[in-house]
Amino acid sequence: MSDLTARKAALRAEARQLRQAAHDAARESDAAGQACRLLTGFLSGRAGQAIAGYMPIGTELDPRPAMAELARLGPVAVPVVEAPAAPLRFDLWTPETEMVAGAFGAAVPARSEPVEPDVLIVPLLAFDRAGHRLGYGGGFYDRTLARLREGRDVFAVGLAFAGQELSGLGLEPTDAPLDAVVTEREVLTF
Ligand SMILES: Nc1nc2c(c(=O)[nH]1)N(C=O)[C@@H](CNc1ccc(C(=O)N[C@@H](CCC(=O)O)C(=O)O)cc1)CN2
Ligand SMILES: Nc1ncnc2c1ncn2[C@@H]1O[C@H](COP(=O)(O)OP(=O)(O)OP(=O)(O)O)[C@@H](O)[C@H]1O
Repeated sequence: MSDLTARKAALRAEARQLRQAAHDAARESDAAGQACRLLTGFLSGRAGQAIAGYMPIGTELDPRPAMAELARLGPVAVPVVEAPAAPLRFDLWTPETEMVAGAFGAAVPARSEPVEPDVLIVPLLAFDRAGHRLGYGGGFYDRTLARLREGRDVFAVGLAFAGQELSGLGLEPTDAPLDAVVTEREVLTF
């Protein structure tokens, strides 16, 4: 195992614990609801642009309240894994969309209506104050942002509990930078 792989594995283990603790604490505080309200306000200026959210897995912050609000203003989509090491596809989602279990633990729409997103709400294990993120290690969002940004400006906003902050995550040149991070406490822009 290279030093970098070992360092990322250690950071992921630490980040999972931080997210679990933040998620458990948030049951009492409505931190997820507050983060969603900040996110909705932050993105409402982009009404009409196509926005990709995500279906939460495990202890990820649940973005669906924000997605439901934003879906009243314009198209909202969710990610679908087409193949390992390939960019994600995004399929149209509304609160009424029929969902089925997807390959990686997240629900996906039963029927695919592909959407090219202008804005990505990105799940993460950890973020830092420079806009770097740590994911599960599949490189899906890195590849997806790299592909989408070849053609045009695509805005990536990480959504996380404030407790998911770590320092020094910018470790690899392929790590696609975030444009903003929204937590229950603040909106960071980079
Ligand atoms: N909600 C959500 N949807 C997503 C992603 C994500 O990170 N979160 N993805 C981003 O790439 C893609 C799916 N890729 C994934 C890659 C790895 C694991 C994974 O390692 N899962 C853990 C369990 C997670 C938990 O319960 O906390 C595992 O299987 O051990 C999950 C999704 C597309 N959809
Ligand atoms: N644009 C890219 N082209 C080719 N390989 C890439 C690209 N982006 C990332 N990778 C590779 O994918 C692997 C996993 O990347 P990384 O550890 O950054 O995933 P992650 O950002 O934590 O996970 P995810 O984006 O799925 O949530 C690494 O080996 C990385 O080199």
